[in-house]
Amino acid sequence: MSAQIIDGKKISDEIREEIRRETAALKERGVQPGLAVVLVGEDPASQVYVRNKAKACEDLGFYSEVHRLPAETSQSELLGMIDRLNRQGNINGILVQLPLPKHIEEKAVIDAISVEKDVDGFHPVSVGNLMIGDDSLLPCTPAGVIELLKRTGQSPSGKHAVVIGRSNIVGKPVSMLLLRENATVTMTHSRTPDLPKVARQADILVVAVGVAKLVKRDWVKPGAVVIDVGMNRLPDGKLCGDVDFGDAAEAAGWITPVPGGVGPMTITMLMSNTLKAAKRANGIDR
Ligand SMILES: Nc1nc2c(c(=O)[nH]1)N[C@@H](CN(C=O)c1ccc(C(=O)N[C@@H](CCC(=O)O)C(=O)O)cc1)CN2
Ligand SMILES: [Mg+2]
Repeated sequence: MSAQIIDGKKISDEIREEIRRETAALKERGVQPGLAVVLVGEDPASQVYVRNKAKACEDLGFYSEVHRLPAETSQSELLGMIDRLNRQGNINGILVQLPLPKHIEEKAVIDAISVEKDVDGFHPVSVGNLMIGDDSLLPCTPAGVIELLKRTGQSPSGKHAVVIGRSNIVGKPVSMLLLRENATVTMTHSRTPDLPKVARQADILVVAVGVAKLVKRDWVKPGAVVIDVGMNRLPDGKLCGDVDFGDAAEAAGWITPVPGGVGPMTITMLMSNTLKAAKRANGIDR
């Protein structure tokens, strides 16, 4: 293997330390960031993520509330809870854990969260602000990708970035963020002809398609930075990314592992957004 590993856990820990320090200073001014996490149903993976979010809040000195609602909760009951949290003064961020049960319309729920408290960055106004370059709360996983690049000294500026996948939660926003960071961005998807050839042109290759081990060594330009946002559960229970790590690492200059790459950044960027929302709510600039 020739590639250097981008250690998402280590970088995430460094950022958390910065957040912890800033939170302590903020508390001396009487401001404590507060996050409300809402979980509907008993999806096992979601339960783990929600627990980890509450733990991160405790660890960093945030106030937090976790609302665990039964799977049968109606959409209007959930919207009622969001309405209450929107008006609750000690809550700066509201996160509704996804996926939601099928009888609840995700869009209606996201639209109901007040933009100032949209720490997931999924609200249409947050998405619009990202598109036009206004300051907004950025979606956590895409923001985590940019942090990983910057903190490994791999600034996107002037580079050719190829993004594989066009989802609303990763592919599209990460493309916009790379563009904002002055990369030349190519967005690709399942109908892009000769995807390996396009991928091979990338200085920075970001993969978020949900196909286990899709990206092989011959998709990677020698020395390129490969960021794997995929999280696929294999039949043996093991987690793997959208990149065939062992193979692609033979060509890449830098590469993220799964687990331990992009994943740990998601909750850390959520904490960063909550801190930012708390500062804004109290008229304190970053
Ligand atoms: N409202 C939201 N729902 C969901 C989001 C989100 O950002 N907002 N993202 C995912 C789940 N998620 C956080 O909610 C999340 C996923 C993965 C990780 C993570 O640390 N992954 C680790 C591996 C974990 C494991 O072993 O299972 C890694 O990749 O290293 C954190 C958070 C969907 N829902
Ligand atoms: Mg990872």
